[in-house]
Amino acid sequence: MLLKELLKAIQPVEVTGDSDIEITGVNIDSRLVEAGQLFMAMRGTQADGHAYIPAAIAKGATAILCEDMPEKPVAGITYIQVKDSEDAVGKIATTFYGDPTSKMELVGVTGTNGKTTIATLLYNTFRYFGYKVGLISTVCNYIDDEPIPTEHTTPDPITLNRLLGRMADEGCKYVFMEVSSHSIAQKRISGLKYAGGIFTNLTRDHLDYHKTVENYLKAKKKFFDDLPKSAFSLTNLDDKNGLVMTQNTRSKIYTYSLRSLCDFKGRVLESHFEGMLLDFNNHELAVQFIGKFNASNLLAVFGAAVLLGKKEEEVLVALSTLHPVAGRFDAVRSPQGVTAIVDYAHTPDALINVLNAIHGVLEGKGKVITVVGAGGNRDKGKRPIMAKEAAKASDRVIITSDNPRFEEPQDIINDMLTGLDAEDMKKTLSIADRKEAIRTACMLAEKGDVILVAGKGHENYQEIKGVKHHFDDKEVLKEIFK
Ligand SMILES: CC(=O)N[C@H]1[C@@H](OP(=O)(O)OP(=O)(O)OC[C@H]2O[C@@H](n3ccc(=O)[nH]c3=O)[C@H](O)[C@@H]2O)O[C@H](CO)[C@@H](O)[C@@H]1O[C@H](C)C(=O)N[C@@H](C)C(=O)N[C@H](CCC(=O)O)C(=O)O
Ligand SMILES: Nc1ncnc2c1ncn2[C@@H]1O[C@H](COP(=O)(O)OP(=O)(O)OP(=O)(O)O)[C@@H](O)[C@H]1O
Ligand SMILES: N[C@H](CCC[C@H](N)C(=O)O)C(=O)O
Ligand SMILES: [Mg+2]
Repeated sequence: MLLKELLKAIQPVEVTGDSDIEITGVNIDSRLVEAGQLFMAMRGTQADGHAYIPAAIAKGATAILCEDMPEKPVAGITYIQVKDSEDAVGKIATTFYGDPTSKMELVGVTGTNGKTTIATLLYNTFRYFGYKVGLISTVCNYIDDEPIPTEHTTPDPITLNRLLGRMADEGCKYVFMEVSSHSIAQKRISGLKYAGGIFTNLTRDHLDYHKTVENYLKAKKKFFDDLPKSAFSLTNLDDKNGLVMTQNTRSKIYTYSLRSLCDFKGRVLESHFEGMLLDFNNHELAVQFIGKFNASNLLAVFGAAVLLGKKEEEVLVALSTLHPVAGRFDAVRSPQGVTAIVDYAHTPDALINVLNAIHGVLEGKGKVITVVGAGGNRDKGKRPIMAKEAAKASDRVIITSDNPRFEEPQDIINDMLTGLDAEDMKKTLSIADRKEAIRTACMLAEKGDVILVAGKGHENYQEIKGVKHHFDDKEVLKEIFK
């Protein structure tokens, strides 16, 4: 693509050099640059991309986009100065990959919990209807039925637009994506055209990055502020920030709730370990999901599918065929009648919800044993709260490790233990080795009891000092139960 065509996507402050040149690729990482590419310098949390401009040129970049022009420009290189690299990168990348989101219906899901669940269930629903569909999520990305492994919830803007480009080329009519707060704050989604946005809920998470809940809220809200008039916003009235999110949006606002009058109204009629009986807009349906929070997730899926033009009745049929998402309330049963639940609950709120869902079904007929840790090099403030919530709603608690990363596992456990009082401590053990922790929980459990193994869900690794060692909660449980 000609550089001058690419530049139509942005308003540069200044361009020096020839813009009538062919650009063979776009990149934000100098290490990945190839001959004939445009390198875009971004300021990050660890480094300043401007420092890598010489490295990018050495690797063959012929054009450079930057906020600060270099003091000694290299002859034959075209320099594009912009006010905001983050904003420009997304717009340039999406133009380079053929403006894919103008050829599809793209729906973004944001909020602290429930994004993967809702995006994945929407993907499954629209595949059930027979469409080619794309999915961008924490667990795995999909171009229809082709899995593409991922490291992020929302990929960097180059990877993201390349992926969307492939989805458009392969005829995906609908694409459902998780929009993380990091990706909004870092403008990884700049330039994308959304048909709709969904808000789930907002509770504490990622304060290591956003610093305050207010900044975290602002990041989420910006997604809705930036939606176009043609899009819909579907927001959760049961969350106290549901209407805050849509305060300044130009999009058309719709609401869903399990409590109040709204556009998409749901109720839980019955719940068992096999599933729930629900009422959505005065239609009854049986689903294979457990927990009020999943009723809320399904309601968001129902609302979004209807807003995308599907009839209520056909959406309900599709919802009744759906299965839980990997690592989200994922049950393994022992021959002795113990139920173990693997769940990705890694925030205080998610932990409360999962434990409530378990008690809702157990009805006091068995004990609850919780195995939980907290991630290293992530929000430290949530550690004592998670331990306390686990202790409040469990008969026994085993505090363990969950991706210690570059921290000492015992330090993280000690942070968690500060949330517990003497009474809580009586029912709590700390075992840093996660496998031993799970084994101990299994030894303590008797027929009818439930073991919750929280925090890692689908993850198949334990990340220690930069290395991911194979570890899979479900696999460990199956081995012990064998
Ligand atoms: C804190 C954070 O979000 N960091 C992300 C951010 O990196 P950064 O801004 O810190 O980048 P940096 O290392 O300072 O480098 C600045 C620039 O110099 C460039 N560079 C750097 C070195 C070099 O040799 N050459 C070079 O050109 C880099 O490519 C970059 O453009 O931008 C990068 C590109 O988009 C991301 O890969 C990186 O994700 C890191 C690895 C990360 O761990 N992110 C997590 C926290 C994250 O994003 N999580 C969310 C939510 C998770 C959830 O709860 O679901 C997600 O969406 O996944
Ligand atoms: N609507 C909800 N409200 C509260 N908790 C939820 C909700 N949906 C799911 N959860 C809990 O949160 C955990 C993570 O769910 P999910 O993976 O769908 O969220 P996410 O928003 O994608 O998380 P991440 O930020 O890590 O990508 C689940 O395992 C469950 O315990
Ligand atoms: N994707 C999120 C959640 C990770 C969940 C938990 N297993 C952890 O490692 O903290 C993150 O990287 O913050
Ligand atoms: Mg997710």
